[in-house]
Amino acid sequence: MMLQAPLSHYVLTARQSREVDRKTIEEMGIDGFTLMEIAGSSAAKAILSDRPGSSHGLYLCGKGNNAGDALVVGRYLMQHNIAATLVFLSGTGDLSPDAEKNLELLREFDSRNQLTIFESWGAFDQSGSWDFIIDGMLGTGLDSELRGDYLKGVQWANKQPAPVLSMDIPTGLHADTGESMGACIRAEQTFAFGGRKQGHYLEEGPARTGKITYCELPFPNHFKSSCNTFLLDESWVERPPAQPGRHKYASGVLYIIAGSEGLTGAAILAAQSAWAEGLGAVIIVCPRGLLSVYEHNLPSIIKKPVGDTSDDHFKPQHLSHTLEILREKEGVVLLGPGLGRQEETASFVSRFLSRNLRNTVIDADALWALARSGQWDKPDDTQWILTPHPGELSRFTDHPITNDYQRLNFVRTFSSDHHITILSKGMPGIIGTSSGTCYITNYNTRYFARAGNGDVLAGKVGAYLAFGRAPDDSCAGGLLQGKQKLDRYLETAQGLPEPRDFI
Ligand SMILES: NC(=O)C1=CN([C@@H]2O[C@H](COP(=O)(O)OP(=O)(O)OC[C@H]3O[C@@H](n4cnc5c(N)ncnc54)[C@H](O)[C@@H]3O)[C@@H](O)[C@H]2O)[C@H](O)CC1
Ligand SMILES: [K+]
Repeated sequence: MMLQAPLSHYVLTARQSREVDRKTIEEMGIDGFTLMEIAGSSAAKAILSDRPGSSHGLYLCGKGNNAGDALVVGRYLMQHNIAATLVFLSGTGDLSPDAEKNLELLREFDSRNQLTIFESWGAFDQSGSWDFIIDGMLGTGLDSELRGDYLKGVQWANKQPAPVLSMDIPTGLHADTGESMGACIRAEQTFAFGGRKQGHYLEEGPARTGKITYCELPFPNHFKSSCNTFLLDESWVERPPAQPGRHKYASGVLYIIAGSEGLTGAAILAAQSAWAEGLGAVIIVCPRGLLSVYEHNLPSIIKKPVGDTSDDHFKPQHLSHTLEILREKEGVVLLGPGLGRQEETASFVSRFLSRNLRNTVIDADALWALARSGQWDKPDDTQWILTPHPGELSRFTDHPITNDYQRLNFVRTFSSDHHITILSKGMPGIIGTSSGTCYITNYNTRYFARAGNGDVLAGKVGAYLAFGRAPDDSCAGGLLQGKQKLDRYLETAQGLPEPRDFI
């Protein structure tokens, strides 16, 4: 089964977000004021339940609809006796129509003098104490670097002891790229209205956004069909089986073509990792000179040596025997861990990939060889999963990939152009699929770029593919299994996890 994200995990660009908003207003007749009411009221409800005992909130407002959301929150919370101090960074003379209407309502609702309004940053005396600061300065409408009073407001808010709660997106964070535009709010919590935003997960986003609370808006699902990025987490992706040997597909077979002299550890880790998932068989294909190493370290794993006892790395002469071995049983292939970068091995990899018809996970040194050859076109009906760390990914293209936004766009285009699946390690981890859909993680998958950890991840992805899971699902399973292990590790230990912690 291919991955199918729930609505709560859609990740939108600013443009997609505005487009859904516009279509809902124009084609469904649900006006912007109503959308704002739903957005603000759901954030208010969450604040009431998360922060009992609050008595005073500070609301930093711009002039657009993001300020309107903040004003709705203020109205609901005032009903619960939480006083509101409002500061308008661009005054109140030029508010968006819906924000203006909400300011009027807030005034009408204030029967107990709980409302204080400052018409400019300069007028705000900055004295007082607040249980929280609502950031309604800028949302998806941000179109330039922060300057003047917005810059001052953001810098001031970040120094306050009270937690900052952002409407939709922390002010100053670019909704698409996750870059800080001159300065950026560091929120404790962000309420994502109608959809998560790409910028929440890229570059500065994760550090600035804090906890994300998704607030549903009444958008028809088909208006979100242009969304092609989804958040990957354990709430909706099926967990990989916890107990080895108990899986319903316990008959899966994984061929591992890996290892060379000095790098057999990579092949061993990948094989142990895959075996721990409960596969029917893991078959390691190896140069005959290394056989004794695997006999010694991998008793449960079948070994199929190729070549002569003097061979300690793969060579083109090993190709036909390797392909013959792969014909023995149905199964999938993991190619790459510890292969080394000898000229002969690179040549073996290129020739193997042009003839091999098995679904294949291509990792590590095999990626290096593949990028060098530039032979990205795979045989028809064969599925490839590529698992590059940032350095390996940068070899796929002549154009530099210098930030997460470029990486996301590159992974999306490259995987759809070549009909392959890419698991790009980093923060965030990104899965690109042949349809152009991408899945992003909310945890740091750079751990898997470390020697050893990458081999373990490749083993897991290979195992899930061998179980019959779809390529995107196999990558998701590998990343989430790694996350569970990492979380458990970080709870108890210090320093960096070792490969065995992920097996
Ligand atoms: N997603 C939805 O469907 C809904 C979104 N809502 C909220 O509305 C904002 C987007 O509102 P919009 O009015 O388009 O933009 P902003 O409020 O972010 O601000 C636009 C305003 O700010 C000016 N501006 C832009 N950049 C700067 C800058 N660097 N410095 C100062 N001023 C700047 C710009 O010129 C405009 O005047 C969305 O995020 C949600 O929070 C709805 O409430 C519900 C539906
Ligand atoms: K904001």
